Amino acid sequence: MTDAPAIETRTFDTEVHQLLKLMINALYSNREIFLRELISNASDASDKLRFEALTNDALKGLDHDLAIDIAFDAEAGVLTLRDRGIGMNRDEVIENLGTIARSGTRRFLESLSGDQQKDARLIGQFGVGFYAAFIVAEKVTVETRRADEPADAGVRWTSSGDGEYQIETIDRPEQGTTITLQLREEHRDLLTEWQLRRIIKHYSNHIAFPIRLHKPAEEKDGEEAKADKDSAETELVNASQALWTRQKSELSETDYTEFYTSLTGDPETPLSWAHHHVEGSQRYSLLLYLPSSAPFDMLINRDEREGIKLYIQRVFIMDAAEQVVPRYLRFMRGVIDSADLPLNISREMLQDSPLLKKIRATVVKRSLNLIEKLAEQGGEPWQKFLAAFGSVLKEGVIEDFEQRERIAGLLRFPTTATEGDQDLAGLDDYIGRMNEDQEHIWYLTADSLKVARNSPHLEAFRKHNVEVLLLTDRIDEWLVSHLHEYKGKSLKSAARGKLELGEKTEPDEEARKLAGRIKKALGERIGNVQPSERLTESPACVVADEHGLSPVMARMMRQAGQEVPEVTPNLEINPHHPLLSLMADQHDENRFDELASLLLDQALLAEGGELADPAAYVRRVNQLLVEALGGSDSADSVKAAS
Ligand SMILES: Nc1ncnc2c1ncn2[C@@H]1O[C@H](COP(=O)(O)OP(=O)(O)OP(=O)(O)O)[C@@H](O)[C@H]1O
Repeated sequence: MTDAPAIETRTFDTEVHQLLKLMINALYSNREIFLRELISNASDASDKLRFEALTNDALKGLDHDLAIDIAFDAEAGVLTLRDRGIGMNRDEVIENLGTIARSGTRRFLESLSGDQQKDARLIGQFGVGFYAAFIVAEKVTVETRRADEPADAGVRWTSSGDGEYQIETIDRPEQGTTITLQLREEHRDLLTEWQLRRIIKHYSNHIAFPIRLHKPAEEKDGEEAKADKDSAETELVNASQALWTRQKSELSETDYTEFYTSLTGDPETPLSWAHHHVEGSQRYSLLLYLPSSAPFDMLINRDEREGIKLYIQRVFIMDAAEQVVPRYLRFMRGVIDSADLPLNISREMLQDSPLLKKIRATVVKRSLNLIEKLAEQGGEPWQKFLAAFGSVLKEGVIEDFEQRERIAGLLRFPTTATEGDQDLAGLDDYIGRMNEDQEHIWYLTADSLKVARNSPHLEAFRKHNVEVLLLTDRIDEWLVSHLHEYKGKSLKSAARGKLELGEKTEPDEEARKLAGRIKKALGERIGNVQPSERLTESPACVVADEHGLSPVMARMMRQAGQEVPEVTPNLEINPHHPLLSLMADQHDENRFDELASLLLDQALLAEGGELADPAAYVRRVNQLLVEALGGSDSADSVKAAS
């Protein structure tokens, strides 16, 4: 026991203060979630006791008959929740109920926008934990004792949520935690059996410990109540059995969706799920869910995976998402319950466990099965999946060599044969539409779909009726640098190297000479200049080397703050374009140089690139405009004005 003063007053961390204020405002209309949060904490505390009892002799025997008891007194406006879980000692109370202990909560606070409606949705999805009690309560009292400490090491914590709390040491014979809420007047309507039963069933039906609602003696009928005021009855409200251990045939769709919500806090229905009991040399149960929208932090927290809970013989051990799902499946949620892993397994041991490796392989297989099934069914759920997780799944092509082709088959892209950005095609669709003599799967990367669709690189493809995938996701450049082949067809960029479409025509001498002049005019700014086989309408386009860094990739790397060597693109010209014909007749070399610069700048702009000297480009265009509009001593006047 510590020598603490009888009652000590302490202040909350400023962040707690901020969270409390925000939450009470934002969640006013969603007040019922406070009970879900408190029940979830009680359940976690009971899980922890079971887990610690495996190795701590002082706790043996205390891990039986764990239950969560809820009682209320409508007249006094009081609601109590009691668990027989692990409890907290004084330091833990200060740490857990006076600061923001979880880094996730801090990050969450930082991500709030200030827009009350949006924030309320986020807060609801995130789960605000213990502090949710203050949505409905004007005063909260927590009495707790850590299960392995003596009866006189109990702690009482009291606060009105207004910036400070009181803490004192008390005697508490029973282990675990009792939370007493003094409800604000306007929330006392929650204090009826009917309301509480409804809320518990709605949010916490699948908590694996019994939740007992104590009926106040006064609510019984007339005489009987008077005679027996003290003996309150209790009612078991929830299903209270670990859902994943039950047989599929016993479970309804509602059971699965409700369990998903109690597991994740996500109020939306999951897209689909898979439930298996694996028998044989190793036995385990597996329940996997595919959510319908991305949790707010999924894309930021690439490396902190959570959401697959590992149980061993129904004892919660840890969140094992990092061990059982690869990064590209980090949106999967669920539970694994193994009958064969040792109960005292540590995180490190788990990492190397061959048993867990097998489970991981099954999780990957089953998750991809779920996604494939969704793809086959198509429609809105599949569209939702693609919108939420399509980009994340692409990481799989890069990271998981074994499943590369399978994952690639699930990806969808806009193409030149589809319209808008919702109409997407898979690689199998593409192959099904390939021309008879077509060898490659063609793609074009660009910063946006609009730039891609208008790219001069597509002109020849249109002419020869060859479909091109339009890749505009940030990750697509990496994707194609790993996916060289799909089902025996190689992937090839429409904007790189030589193009072999249709019959090859040798460029004439004139065209070669013109290309040579342009190269001379542009000097170091450009690699090769060649007559093009790609262009039918545009005068010129830039082309990357077959194996060099593409301009899109170079731009992305630069935006990410990486050092990127200067990429000098090649230029292809369309000798049949009137501009090029006129240039060929231009004998004033200065003027020719200016036109060559314009040609290059236009080609760069057309593929979404940036100009090294935009002001020079504008000056040249203005000069031409003045001439075209019949201005007199054009060149000089424009030069003077700019
Ligand atoms: N009934 C309880 N018994 C024991 N410890 C508790 C109890 N309630 C809360 N705690 C402790 O307080 C901490 C903070 O609780 P809070 O609900 O704010 O966040 P959390 O439970 O960690 O996160 P989440 O709500 O997302 O599960 C918990 O991690 C736990 O250590």
